[in-house]
Amino acid sequence: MSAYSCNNNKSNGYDMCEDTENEYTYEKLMKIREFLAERIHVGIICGSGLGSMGEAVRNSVCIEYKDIPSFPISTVQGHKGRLIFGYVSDVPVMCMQGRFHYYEGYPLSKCVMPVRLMKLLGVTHLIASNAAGGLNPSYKVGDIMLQKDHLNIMGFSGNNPLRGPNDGVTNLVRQLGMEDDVHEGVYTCMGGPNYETVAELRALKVLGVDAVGMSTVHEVTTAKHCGMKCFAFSLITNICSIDYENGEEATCEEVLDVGKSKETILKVLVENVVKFIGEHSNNE
Ligand SMILES: O=P(O)(O)O[C@H]1O[C@H](CO)[C@@H](O)[C@H]1O
Ligand code: HPA
Repeated sequence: MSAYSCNNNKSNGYDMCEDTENEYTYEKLMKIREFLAERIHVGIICGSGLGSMGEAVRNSVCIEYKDIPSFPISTVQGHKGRLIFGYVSDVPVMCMQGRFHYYEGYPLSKCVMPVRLMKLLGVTHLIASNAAGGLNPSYKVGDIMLQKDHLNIMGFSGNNPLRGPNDGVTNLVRQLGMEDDVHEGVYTCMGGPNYETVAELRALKVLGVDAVGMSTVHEVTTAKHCGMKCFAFSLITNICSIDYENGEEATCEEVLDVGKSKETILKVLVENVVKFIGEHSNNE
């Protein structure tokens, strides 16, 4: 029995009387980590120019990537480079305002490190977004494509693509009256940083790609590997032309402008998807 007085308050499971050593063992720390990890539920990754989705986070605490030990920094336009912790629709979230791209010089293992971190911090559901060029002729600039699948071109040597539609979210889109501007399609990630040539776009079309970007595939692959549920979508910021005579290459400015013009609807979408996850996940 310890010599110090005991208030017998075990309401948080901590029993001062039994804790005679005042030592924080690895096991004890892991228990604390597990407890805290249960408090963060949804991870959100904002794509290029889509950082305003972070404004959907309430009671937020922001941490700059540059202030986090060993964290990479965002080097491209339209990525603020900070983590936001807080609540969306009363669901605890962590949101990346800025992701890491392979073309920035980071290996894929570094690009996906934050997804692993999310897993360690308790995230069970990932919402990954990106700006992408539309290849499907029925897509317009400003449309949203829900990623029903992806083509892991960079991983042709072995990674499995994500499969399967998410009926629940498809219904949600209908409830929000967004179905005219929302599609389900196949996304692929090119290495970048340059946009695709006409010949490459023609090849991607033959392969069944509906929208092309430079991210997300490896994040979703990692999240699935960690056992998270994923919802990924693309904002179509430009139409990819496969016509040598009339086509124009996308510019970074138009990509960011379209993201800005869709700020409100993207915030509504992310709020409702997080709410949906909160209501349907039984606190997994
Ligand atoms: O995928 P996110 O981060 O949205 O960025 C997309 O937009 C940039 C091109 O303008 C590329 O980095 C492409 O991947
Ligand atoms: O057309 C595109 N290609 C690749 N990445 C992109 N990100 C936005 N638009 C595009």
